[in-house]
Amino acid sequence: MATGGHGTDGVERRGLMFVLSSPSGAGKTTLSRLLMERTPGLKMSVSATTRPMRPGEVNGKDYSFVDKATFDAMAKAGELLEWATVFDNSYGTPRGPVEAALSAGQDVLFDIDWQGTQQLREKARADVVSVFILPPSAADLEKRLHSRAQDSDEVIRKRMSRASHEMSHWAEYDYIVINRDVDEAFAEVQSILKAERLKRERRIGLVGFVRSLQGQLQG
Ligand SMILES: Nc1nc2c(ncn2[C@@H]2O[C@H](COP(=O)(O)OP(=O)(O)O)[C@@H](O)[C@H]2O)c(=O)[nH]1
Ligand SMILES: Nc1ncnc2c1ncn2[C@@H]1O[C@H](COP(=O)(O)OP(=O)(O)O)[C@@H](O)[C@H]1O
Repeated sequence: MATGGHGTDGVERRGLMFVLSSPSGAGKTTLSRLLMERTPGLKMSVSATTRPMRPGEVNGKDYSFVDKATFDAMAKAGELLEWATVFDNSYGTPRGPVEAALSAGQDVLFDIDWQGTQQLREKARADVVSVFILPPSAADLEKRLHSRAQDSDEVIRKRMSRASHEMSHWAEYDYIVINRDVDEAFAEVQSILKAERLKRERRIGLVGFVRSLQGQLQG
């Protein structure tokens, strides 16, 4: 799916799709925000959702908040790259911004669940790098859901009871990061992205680069 753009070292490279998934509350929003603040060449995919906005969330930045009719129309028109139902709400990835970023040689960051990750893999296996974030313990997970203080007790109970099901998909992911200390988990996620950016298969400009080096050596 991705075409080409230039890596930070000037060699042309295919953009990649960097996916973070986790049970709710394990820390993927926190890690995504840090990645976006500190990583050049990375664009966040802003999902469309029918779930109500949480305090502090910004429409168009955290999510595009839409009603069910709008969401269904987007899906029907082929405007969503993938979509799924999570906690009784619809979530989906708008196709246009992702394709534009990849063609411009940017990498795209996705905060999506296992269902969406499976759909992306089916569409663009070679371009998807997936990371599953685990909490250090169930008690920490519950504490984090409460400390976020943005969901009702009933919603938190629902999210806790779904966590085990979400987690059962961990083995489908390329990398697993345990989010004990946020700085350490962030450093691990950042290392994964750095290494994946250097993968030979993605660096389509290498043939020309090496040829030119050889030319210089022979000349
Ligand atoms: N498949 C899919 N899942 C999404 C998308 N956007 C968000 N999600 C997932 O939906 C779930 C619920 O997200 P949210 O309501 O923001 O709660 P959070 O898990 O506490 O961040 C999380 O697992 C997200 O990764 C999307 O566009 N597609
Ligand atoms: N390593 C960590 N240690 C303690 N609290 C954390 C850690 N990572 C995230 N949190 C906190 O846990 C809560 C849930 O994190 P969040 O990133 O919103 O999770 P998710 O997006 O996976 O639902 C937030 O209040 C966040 O500040």
